[in-house]
Parts: sequence; C-alpha cells; structure tokens
Amino acid sequence: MRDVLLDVRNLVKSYGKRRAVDDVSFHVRRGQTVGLLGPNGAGKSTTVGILAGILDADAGTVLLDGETVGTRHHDTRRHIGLVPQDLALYDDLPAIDNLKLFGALYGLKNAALAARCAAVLELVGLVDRARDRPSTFSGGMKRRLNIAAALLHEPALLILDEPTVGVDPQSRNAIFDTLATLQRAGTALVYTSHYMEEVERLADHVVIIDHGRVLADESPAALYARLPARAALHVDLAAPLSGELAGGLAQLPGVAGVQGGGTEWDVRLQDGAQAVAVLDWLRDRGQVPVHFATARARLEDVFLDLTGRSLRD
Ligand SMILES: Nc1ncnc2c1ncn2[C@@H]1O[C@H](COP(=O)(O)OP(=O)(O)OP(=O)(O)O)[C@@H](O)[C@H]1O
Repeated sequence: MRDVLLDVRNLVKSYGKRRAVDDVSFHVRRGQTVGLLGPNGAGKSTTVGILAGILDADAGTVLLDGETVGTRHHDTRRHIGLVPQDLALYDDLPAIDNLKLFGALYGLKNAALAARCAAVLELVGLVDRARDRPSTFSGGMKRRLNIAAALLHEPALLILDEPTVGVDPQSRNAIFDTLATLQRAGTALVYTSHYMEEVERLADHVVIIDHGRVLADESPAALYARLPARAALHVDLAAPLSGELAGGLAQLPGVAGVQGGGTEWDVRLQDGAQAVAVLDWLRDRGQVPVHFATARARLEDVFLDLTGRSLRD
C-alpha cells in the first residue's frame, strides 16, 4: 500500500521471561495520527522504542517507507522524531543551546540550524524563553522543548510517548496546538497515552494494546460502533422505582441495559436521542425525574468492554 508510511509487523520483545510485546502489528499512513493506547505496563514504551529504532525487537519488522527501522539503520531513523517519556535535556544549558546540540547530532549547521531552531521554538511556543535554562522551566515547558528537539530534522513521523504526563494544563494545551499544526502540515504522529480523551481528541486511528497484544486496531468511529451502548442516561427520580417498572425500562426499544436502585438509575442507550423517549415513558408512569444527565459513550468504555477492566486500573 503506497500510502503506508510505517509498517509494523509481528513485533515480539521479551525482558527475561516477561513478554513485553507479543506479536504486535499495525500501520501508520502518511499524515495519519495513530493513538497507541493501553494501561501502565501494556508494552507501549517498548513498542515505541522499537518503532523509533532505539531498541531492537526479538522478532518482527518495522518498515518506514519500505526501509528497515532498527538500531543499526541510521538513515531510516533520520525520518523519525522521538519524544521519550524520560526527558533528555541539559538542565543548565539555555534552551536554544540544547536545540543547537540536538540539531548538530542530526547534522544541521549554521544558517540551516539557526532557522530550524527558530521554527521549532515558534511551533512549541517557547520563543520568549529561548535564552532561559530548562532548570527554570515547568515540567510542561521542558516537555515542549523536548518536542521541539525531536522536530529539528523535520521528521515525516513523530512518535510521542505519553507527552502530557506531569504537564500543567497550559502546556498541555500548547502541546495539543503544536500537534494540530503538525497534523495540518502532514506529519504522521504516533501518540501513546493511557488517557482515552487525549487519543479521542487527536487520533484518527486507535491501536489498543494490553499485555503486549493488540486488542483493537480501528478508527474511533469503528470502535464506538462496537459498543452495545453509545450513550448513557442518568436519572434521579422523586420516588423509588418499582422492580416491575425497572424491568419494563430494560425492555424498552433502544435500551441496552439498566443499572441502579431506589431513586437513582443509569440507563445505557444505543443512541443518545432515545433519552427523551425513556424520560417520557417514566413520566407516563407517574415517575418524576428530578434530575437527569446524558453522556456519550467514551473510548474508555470500549476498553472496558474489550478487557473487562478500566484503563486506569
Ligand atoms: N528494561 C526493562 N527490563 C525489564 N522489564 C521491562 C523493561 N522495560 C519494560 N519492562 C516490562 O515490560 C512490560 C511493558 O513495559 P512498557 O514500559 O513497555 O509498558 P508501557 O505500556 O509503556 O507502560 P508505562 O505506561 O508504565 O510506561 C512491563 O511489564 C515492564 O515492567
């Protein structure tokens, strides 16, 4: 497939007896953002290390534009940027000098290096902090500088390993703005997270991994379509609902499940618009809702549905 940028096939990686990555395959199309989602210890960082060519797999292949990615394939690695979880900055060197150092590692020099440093500082919103040392930065600003460093060589693919962990809300928004700009410019992104809402906001494709295995590899829309309930209605009633009426509620068309007791009930719905019919049905039977709220199903629910566990267990 010509529009495939990164082709990941059957990766396996063990640490001693522990299989951290167990037959992982997926691909990233040009300009696509793939969210790699899984709980702590799922194997995301190990997978990302292999994708970035800093860690070799025990088995399997990674191809970038048909070329092998690996620790001994430096040419391919030049088209990939990695923002690791552990920050790799010199705390006592001004931000701009950190960037110059990283740029030199990519073979950038003189005017080209200066132009790229200016461009990436602008991109991450740190132009006015260029002369300051990272030791004076917040965790979020350090992370943004790290992203800038990974973009100096204009990679076709940027891989970010949980870039918002320990980041203040202002920097978090700045990171999302930077990533949106990169998306518009056609840079492909692989973004690992255990926050569903971040992946939901950014990704046009989601790979869910757990225990080193791929559980789902689909668009967010396809993942939602798997869910038996796409929305939920929470309702507080003026008086407790009888068992008989609760049973009737569960039988209504479009109702995927009913949970609760007394005056508080959660109704899972195939479609959010059915909430009105449910409320009408209750009123027709003399049940007065004193408060109600509807919520769309989230990717978090997909994970729960796939594994029987919450993402943040
Ligand atoms: N260098 C290592 N030596 C031994 N075991 C490791 C090493 N790196 C990772 N592991 C183990 O491999 C498994 C996968 O870890 P990995 O860091 O890839 O997961 P993760 O999804 O990125 O989790 P986290 O979000 O906590 O970083 C875990 O069980 C972890 O303990």
